[in-house]
Amino acid sequence: MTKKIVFTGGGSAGHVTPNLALIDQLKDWDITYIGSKNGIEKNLVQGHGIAYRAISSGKLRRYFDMKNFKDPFKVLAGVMQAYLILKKIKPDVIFSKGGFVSVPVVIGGWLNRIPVYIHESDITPGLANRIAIKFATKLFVTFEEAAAHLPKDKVEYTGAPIRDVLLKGDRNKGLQFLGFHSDKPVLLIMGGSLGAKKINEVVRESLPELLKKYQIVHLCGKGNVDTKLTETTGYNQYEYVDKELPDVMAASSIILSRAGSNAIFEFLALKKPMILIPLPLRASRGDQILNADSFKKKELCEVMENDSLTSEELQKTIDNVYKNRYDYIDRMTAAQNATHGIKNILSNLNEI
Ligand SMILES: CC(=O)N[C@H]1[C@@H](OP(=O)(O)OP(=O)(O)OC[C@H]2O[C@@H](n3ccc(=O)[nH]c3=O)[C@H](O)[C@@H]2O)O[C@H](CO)[C@@H](O)[C@@H]1O
Repeated sequence: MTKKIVFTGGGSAGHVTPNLALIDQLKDWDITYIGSKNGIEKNLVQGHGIAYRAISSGKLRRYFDMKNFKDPFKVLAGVMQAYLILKKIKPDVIFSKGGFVSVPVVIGGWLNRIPVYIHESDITPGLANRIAIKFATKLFVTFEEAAAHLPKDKVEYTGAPIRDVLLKGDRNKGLQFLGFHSDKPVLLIMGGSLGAKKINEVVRESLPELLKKYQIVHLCGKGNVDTKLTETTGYNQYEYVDKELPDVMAASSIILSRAGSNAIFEFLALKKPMILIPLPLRASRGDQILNADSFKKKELCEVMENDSLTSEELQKTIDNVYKNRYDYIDRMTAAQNATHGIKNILSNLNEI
């Protein structure tokens, strides 16, 4: 009989792309995705040939906001909707990648006595996954260090689930898409799936110098394209690149990025020398700082601090990493085990 699985996760791309990595491998399964009505997951799931069911979802905030009074009701409504959807589908397993929308699905699954598998990409779990852990059967983690923060009887270290399509990019197609040539290195700047204001500012301030040595593709996040710079030769800005990302990554020689877990493991899998600027503590729970530290300890990246970032330091660091790129590539080649999440998670799913 065809096995059934329900995926959930959303809010930012990092809570969706690992699901897509698995979905593309589960050819014989009956797959449904439960996400929010308007979240990024809805767009990203399209084109993967699976059913999408939307539920009501509320944000779980740790700070005061008037919406805090309304959102618990939205979450409760979401639990009810998810419960009924799951009761009808009767999946063999639920796979949750976290983000606010996943909480009602995980609870709805638990109420239906359906096994719930969770994947955590960061070293410490986010708020949604911290709630979900209590209802979960198994917890998979990207970072080996993450296991220490999670219940021993549930946790399994799998490594990062990387989308197969990302590993199959074509450098020439990437250069063609970008309108770049092959005799100057391409610097890819990725500010996390939602962009990064400070990085965008300092990069733009540094453009005249950087463009002497690099062609630059800047994934700057929604609403962050600087229209004054659209005519600049050798500098391409995009809010978000989806289908072309594998080719764009293949065309890139060096990457400057936030330290979102999925992104940095993708760079590792593709052996791209990287400079990471983690999201600072005041704007997050500090997960990216831990992610970047872990890579830095293994000499897989260079790390710069967001708040003290200057144009001069940025240029110096980029040049230095580019100069030493083959050393980084050697170390990344030796660390590929950490990118084998798909294989390890699939072997768990196949046991069901
Ligand atoms: C602000 C915030 O809370 N960020 C968190 C969020 O990051 P965020 O959602 O940015 O997630 P990641 O950096 O982990 O992953 C981003 C994903 O989007 C893809 N991508 C990105 C840009 C683009 O133009 N096209 C594209 O396809 C990347 O290839 C990657 O697969 O989830 C991560 C994983 O839990 C955390 O580590 C981050 O701290």
